[in-house]
Amino acid sequence: MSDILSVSVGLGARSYDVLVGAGALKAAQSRLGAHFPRGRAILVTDRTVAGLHLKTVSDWLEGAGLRADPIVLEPGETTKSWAGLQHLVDTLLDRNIERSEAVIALGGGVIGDLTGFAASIAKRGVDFIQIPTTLLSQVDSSVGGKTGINTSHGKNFVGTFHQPRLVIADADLLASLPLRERRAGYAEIVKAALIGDRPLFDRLEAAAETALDGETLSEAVAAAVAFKARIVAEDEREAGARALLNLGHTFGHAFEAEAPKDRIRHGEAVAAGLALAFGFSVHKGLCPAGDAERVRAHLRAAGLPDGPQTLAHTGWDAERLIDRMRDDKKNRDGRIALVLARGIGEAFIDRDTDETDLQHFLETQLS
Ligand SMILES: NC(=O)c1ccc[n+]([C@@H]2O[C@H](COP(=O)([O-])OP(=O)(O)OC[C@H]3O[C@@H](n4cnc5c(N)ncnc54)[C@H](O)[C@@H]3O)[C@@H](O)[C@H]2O)c1
Ligand SMILES: O=C(O)C(=O)C[C@@H](O)[C@H](O)[C@H](O)COP(=O)(O)O
Ligand SMILES: [Zn+2]
Repeated sequence: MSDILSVSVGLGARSYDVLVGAGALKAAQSRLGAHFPRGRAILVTDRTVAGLHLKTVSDWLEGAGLRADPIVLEPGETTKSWAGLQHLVDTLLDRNIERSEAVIALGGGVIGDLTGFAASIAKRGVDFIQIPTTLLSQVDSSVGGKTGINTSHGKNFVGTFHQPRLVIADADLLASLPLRERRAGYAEIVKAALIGDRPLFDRLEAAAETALDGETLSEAVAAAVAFKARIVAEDEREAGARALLNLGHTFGHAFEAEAPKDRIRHGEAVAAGLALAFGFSVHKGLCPAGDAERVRAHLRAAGLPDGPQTLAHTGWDAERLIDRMRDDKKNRDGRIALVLARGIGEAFIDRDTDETDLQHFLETQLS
């Protein structure tokens, strides 16, 4: 029990805890009752996670006097879509969900984003609880209340801000996670360090590939969750500081939108985007070249892409990528906004993007 860290996301009456660490599920058991007055817990998950963890979670609910009522969806980004949303909302209504009861999202970022969105609109809004099962969802997507789906226009183009009531990030659930997914989640930890925690980056760099598990990973997960919780509490709806959490994402989302569905993982696209954000910062004379080289070297050491050429898809077109970036949610007055860095741990929002310069830079990185 003592290994569980409780991080509070301070949002006044909507504040909630993120319980992090091995055994978090057990620690949270006594907190469930109030969220499920009808004695049943509607639980949304995907087929892969259901096969691995549904029994454990159902038994855990039973231990709290609750009956699991699962909705099992197909894994993958295709589920995070208009069709996936409609199916989920209709299913919640078929199960006669009441405003008094919460919905559980058991899975990675796809299940969390979709379930949070469905919860925010079904019967004009019901509560939800996140039980993230990927490293990425434990350190990033389950915290902060960004929900949404992808459309043909791009990643997360439709969604809401709807905070969970509780996040239970149990490290034991990660034991079944494939290495590729573990690495993809690690990219968001590196991102947090690069935005504003240089000492964390130093520690990750010193641990090299062992940063992906054991004590170093547990500490990094705790640091990344606390970092995100602080930014969300300061700027829930991304009027300012929260946009920093998009470091690497303007490029990353463009890669995801351009690649065949599910060819590259979100975290891999972000990793390539981090390398580009630092590369472009150097190109603009804002950041020491040595810092950008350290970033790329660490991404390689972690088995992550260190630029577009090492993503699991090729044939990128700079003009199409720029077109995607023109649609980015951070843009204002028709200008591309990028999160750049003055160095490791010193990210900032740059609204001064010269598109021709950006296109030339991208062309050098894609060839
Ligand atoms: N809302 C946010 O703040 C936020 C932040 C970051 C990312 N995201 C979104 O999250 C999504 C990516 O999330 P993700 O990387 O978790 O992907 P994901 O949800 O697709 O999960 C990745 C794969 O791992 C499988 N899986 C999940 N848990 C497992 C486990 N414990 N053991 C074995 N397999 C398991 C899933 O079935 C899936 O096939 C993207 O859509 C991204 O846009 C949202
Ligand atoms: O929570 C945030 O804010 C983030 O930007 C976290 C990102 O890692 C995440 O991928 C998020 O979904 C991106 O949001 P978007 O608004 O750029 O779609
Ligand atoms: Zn992300």
